[in-house]
Amino acid sequence: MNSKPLYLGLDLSTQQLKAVVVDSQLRVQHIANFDFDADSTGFDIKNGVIVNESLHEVYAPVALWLQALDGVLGKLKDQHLEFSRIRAISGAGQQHGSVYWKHGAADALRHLNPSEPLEKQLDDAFSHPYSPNWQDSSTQAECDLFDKELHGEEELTRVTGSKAHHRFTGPQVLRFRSRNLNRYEQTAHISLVSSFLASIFLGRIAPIDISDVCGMNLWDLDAGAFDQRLLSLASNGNAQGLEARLGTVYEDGGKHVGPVSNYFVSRWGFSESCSVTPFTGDNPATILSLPLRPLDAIVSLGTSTTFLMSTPYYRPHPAVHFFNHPTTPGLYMFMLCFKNGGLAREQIRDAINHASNNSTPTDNDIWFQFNKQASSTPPLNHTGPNSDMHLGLYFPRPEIVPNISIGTWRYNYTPFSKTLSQIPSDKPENVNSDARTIIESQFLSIRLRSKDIVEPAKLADGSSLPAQPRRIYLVGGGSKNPAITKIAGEVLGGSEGVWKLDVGDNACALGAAYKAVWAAERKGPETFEQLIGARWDEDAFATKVGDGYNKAAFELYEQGLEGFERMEQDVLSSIGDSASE
Ligand SMILES: Nc1ncnc2c1ncn2[C@@H]1O[C@H](COP(=O)(O)OP(=O)(O)O)[C@@H](O)[C@H]1O
Ligand SMILES: O=C(CO)[C@@H](O)[C@H](O)COP(=O)(O)O
Repeated sequence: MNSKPLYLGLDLSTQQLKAVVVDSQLRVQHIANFDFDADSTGFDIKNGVIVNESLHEVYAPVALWLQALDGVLGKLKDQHLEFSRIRAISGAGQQHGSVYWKHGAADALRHLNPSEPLEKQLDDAFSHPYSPNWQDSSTQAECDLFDKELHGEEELTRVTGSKAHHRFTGPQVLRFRSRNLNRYEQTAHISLVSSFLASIFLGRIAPIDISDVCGMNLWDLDAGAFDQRLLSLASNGNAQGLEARLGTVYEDGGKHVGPVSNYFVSRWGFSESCSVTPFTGDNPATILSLPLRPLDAIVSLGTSTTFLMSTPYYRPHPAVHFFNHPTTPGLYMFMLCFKNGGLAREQIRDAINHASNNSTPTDNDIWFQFNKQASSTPPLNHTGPNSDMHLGLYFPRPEIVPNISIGTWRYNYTPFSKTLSQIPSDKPENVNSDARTIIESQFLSIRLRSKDIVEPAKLADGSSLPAQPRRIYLVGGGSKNPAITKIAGEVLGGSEGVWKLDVGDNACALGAAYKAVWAAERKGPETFEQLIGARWDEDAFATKVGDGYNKAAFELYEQGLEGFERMEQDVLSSIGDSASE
């Protein structure tokens, strides 16, 4: 029997639980996933969540994730994974969601019966059966209080790395406590989704991770501690009580938190010495899926769209997020997050399929019409120097930045006269060109909001290119789509091209697995970047899928960007700032 070590990485995201197993040389050995909608039984969910439109609530059943963990481990077993070879585990969770453990839950975790699945046994472990989801937008009143507590969003952003956001855990805890005081009082521990999953493996409550803790609006990044004023606000004056529920946060992202619990040893055959290392947020884990250099960027095209960079500079601004880097003190993760990513593109895809009488396509060709339209429409639907540019905003969910509520807006922008005019939204001929416009819209928003963090690219001959990322790595479900990949490079540039990881949409789970490798095999102060950089095999793990920077396209989109910014302002001033992000 092979005794070489393996490392398990998990990704508990919005729509799936994914698992990736790698060896010490970072080569993928196993991949499995549990799709919440397709594979679960007994939950009234769509796209992994439950939506209460009238209250702007979005939440997920915690028991669903327990069922998913049994399911995904079962799938790995079916692939004949030798669990006993797994030396360390790490994982990632969709960010900001919180899990409320009852008094006595720690006992239940310790005494799990290995002959039974998790879901049934932990039925009574939670004071609240649901976890608020990152798509929730029910906490505007609480966000206002957070901003007020630190005398405005600038100071809250400086301290916590982000202004108050509906989905952030602090405002969510405040709302939970205000509406469910009894349940809050019954709560002994509050986990993030990441530390919840780690707790299951550990058989006791796991600490919250040093990077994921920054998605709460409660953590002071400079001080490396919870901000007592914000804890007090979220708990109605009992900061100490809330801090006890949240637990200690450790700086070392590679810490050995403890061995895997007996349950996993007996039920699945894990080794007793298998180490559980801190589980982080899905975006922090994604930046660990390769040795990311400063000025390289990752665009994650999952349910959300996120733009991620690793940077030594802490430059907080209310339109962006800064988190502690998950492994490397002194580095930060810069993030933009858009709620309207994959599901918004799917709505356009479905409308195009419907219009082309291809309303029940098979899985293989479900994106065919969308891609055909996106690829055959010229950039910005701009057919000549005097013609209009076509722009749009597609928000089936309230957006984060810009802070605009649900709606679809289409505009024409005439670059030479700089005039903007709204197109009536129900024009039927819009439907096909929407494919290109929605992709461009999502990338233009990223380009607009990341312009202060990218720098001009220096070329070997001493000349330089306009400010843009060096390499752009595309990950997440949408990265499989060639039309999206091509337009990403045209809009965003990328002086060293557009790249895709060969692990496809499993980059986040892969990053978690790499974190486990680093945690278990690092020598002394060896950083994640040093260890993974030395083992990373670019030819085997990544493929260049586009040239990136193209002068003509980049300049055309620069013009389009002016119109795009004005369109956002026009929509904002016509509907007012959304009270429900
Ligand atoms: N071929 C494709 N083209 C475009 N989008 C795709 C394709 N395949 C999957 N997706 C998108 O990927 C999304 C899921 O991505 P994933 O990274 O797995 O999300 P999450 O981690 O949020 O669960 C789906 O919402 C779907 O729209
Ligand atoms: O809210 C955020 C980040 O702030 C989202 O990115 C969630 O972390 C969910 O991610 P995906 O399921 O789309 O990967």
